[in-house]
Amino acid sequence: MIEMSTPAIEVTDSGRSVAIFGGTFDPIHNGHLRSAIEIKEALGVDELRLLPSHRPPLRGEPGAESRQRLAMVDAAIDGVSGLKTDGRELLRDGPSYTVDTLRDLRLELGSLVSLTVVMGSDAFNQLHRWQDWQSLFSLANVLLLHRAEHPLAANVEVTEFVEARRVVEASGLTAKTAGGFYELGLIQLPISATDIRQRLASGRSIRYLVPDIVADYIAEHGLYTQ
Ligand SMILES: Nc1ncnc2c1ncn2[C@@H]1O[C@H](COP(=O)(O)OP(=O)(O)OP(=O)(O)O)[C@@H](O)[C@H]1O
Ligand SMILES: O=C(O)c1ccc[n+]([C@@H]2O[C@H](COP(=O)([O-])O)[C@@H](O)[C@H]2O)c1
Repeated sequence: MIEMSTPAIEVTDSGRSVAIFGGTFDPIHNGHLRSAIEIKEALGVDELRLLPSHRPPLRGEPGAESRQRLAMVDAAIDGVSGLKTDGRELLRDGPSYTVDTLRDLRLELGSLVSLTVVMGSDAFNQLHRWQDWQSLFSLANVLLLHRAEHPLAANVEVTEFVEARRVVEASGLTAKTAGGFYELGLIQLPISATDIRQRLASGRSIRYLVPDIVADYIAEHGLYTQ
């Protein structure tokens, strides 16, 4: 039997490409949103879906309820071409494992659509702790987004695994249905949800860190005040 070091990669023939950008989005901010636009343009995907995590597996309970985080994402991208919200993780109980989400997405999209999961370097550094992480690559491509404030420090097994799947250009990812890996360097806005929650808890303004409609939602619902 022939052993293969890289998985067999199908070349997409549907022409359709979708990327998902999952997060706790507690709350969504301009760092996420600006990156979402740039990712969409760099990959040339038909749509980029922002996917709020219902029960983030590797962190504590979010400050806002899932439906509130979803509502803020919805409001933030309303009318923006090519960006969509995907609320499917709110329909599942238990930890929101990405591998389950990808299986579900494959049921919706079929096997011929190019599907890419986007993750920042903070998330990537923890990839070895994700549920069944190797299977992510048989279901989707992975796009790593460098974040200046989170230098790359991935586990050795993960590093070797992705090295064997690396493509040289962003467009190389969307040419594949799954199994590819690409690193994207973006100029990012140094904004984090943690900082936003801290500002709100100490009564400071978050204006211009989030879209006005998100700031208004947070104020109306009295979120993150303690
Ligand atoms: N400023 C930013 N620019 C680009 N990507 C970001 C930025 N902030 C977070 N991300 C990425 O967005 C995804 C979701 O992040 P998340 O919802 O945890 O936001 P966060 O701001 O990092 O939140 P927290 O401070 O609560 O950890 C992750 O892949 C993360 O790396
Ligand atoms: O599948 C997993 O085991 C897993 C573990 C940690 C994080 N994730 C996903 O990674 C995304 C970013 O998570 P977070 O906690 O950085 O907001 C979000 O979509 C999570 O559901 C997924």
